[in-house]
Amino acid sequence: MTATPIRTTGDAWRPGDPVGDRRFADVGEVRLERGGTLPVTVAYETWGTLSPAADNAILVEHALTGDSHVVGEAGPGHPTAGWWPGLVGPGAPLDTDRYFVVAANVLGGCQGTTGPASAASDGRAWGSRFPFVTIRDQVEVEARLADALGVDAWHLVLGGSMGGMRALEWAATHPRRVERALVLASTAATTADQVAWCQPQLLAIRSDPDYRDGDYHDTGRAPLTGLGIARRIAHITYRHEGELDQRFGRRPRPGEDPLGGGGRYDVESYLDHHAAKLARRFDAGSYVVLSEAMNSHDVGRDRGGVAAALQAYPGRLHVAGVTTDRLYPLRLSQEMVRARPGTTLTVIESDHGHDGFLVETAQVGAVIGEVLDRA
Ligand SMILES: N[C@@H](CCO)C(=O)O
Repeated sequence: MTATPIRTTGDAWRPGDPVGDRRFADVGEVRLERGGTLPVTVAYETWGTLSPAADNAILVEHALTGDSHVVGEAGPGHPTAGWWPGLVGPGAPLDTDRYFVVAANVLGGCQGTTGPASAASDGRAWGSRFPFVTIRDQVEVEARLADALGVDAWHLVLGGSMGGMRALEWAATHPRRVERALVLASTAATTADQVAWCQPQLLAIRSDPDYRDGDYHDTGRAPLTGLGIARRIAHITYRHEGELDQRFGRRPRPGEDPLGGGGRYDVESYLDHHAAKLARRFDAGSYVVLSEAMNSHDVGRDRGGVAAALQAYPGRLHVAGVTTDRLYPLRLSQEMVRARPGTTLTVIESDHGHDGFLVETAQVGAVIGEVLDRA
């Protein structure tokens, strides 16, 4: 039997370490939606040049385990290469000859922006002391970053999944600062199904004895088993069942016998691979904080409901859903169109499920072009 590769000691990089070619902005003490305040540092990257009129800025919002590194090689501070290859650069859909493109690691993240693995004022990791944050808090932090960069209004705010939640919240919270918003594979409010899929993921992390109620960062051990199980559950929801069946079928992992021999099916090996890969690059505490922030998402909260919140936005709203997305099904994008007349929709054709917004870069590039061309 082959041991499941889910534990790793990681490498020299530690979640929260402010290293690499990113820049950092101290945006001060942020008042949080659910109470309390938090001093926040934001890690961000930029591409292109801000015009003298500051009217060409675009904000790219990453998803759950992404970061500010939208494009580019892996390196110090960037455990993975860019997550939207080819979409930012000279002549690219987000054309840096025209636009000033900004991406920041989200509040609660682990790639340089303040999160549970970051050091609090006493030098110890925040851990369990890290407060509950919402998508709105994340947007508040980004608004302060925009102020620091001299960006009064974004030409475009765009993102997929959790990034789409922030794009939508930007439009609802700061309607005059968002000329157009592009929301991919996302939702106006997190659904019961999404909260339900999240629950066993958080239980897996919290049940790992190494989690220690969130206070593990200074122990030299991390709840990598729990994080790996969470990623396995999540990754299944990120891909389409037909895709998994077509790619892996009932094939055993080469050299292994799953029919009583203790071995794995190939699809299990695939999940093990993604679990180990995430455990090498992501902090479990951030996974918990960000998952709870996603669960909190409801653009209609305290705004009279989703339709009222969306209709109050005067700018251009474009949504895109993926045909095979079973986690953020296409109907959720269609519901936003129904809730706010004038909202436009693109259907992304893909076999890859929710991850279609990451994989189908040509189609995503075309949508971006459409939204920008109609400027
Ligand atoms: N694969 C993406 C999906 C979340 O939408 C991530 O890890 O962030």
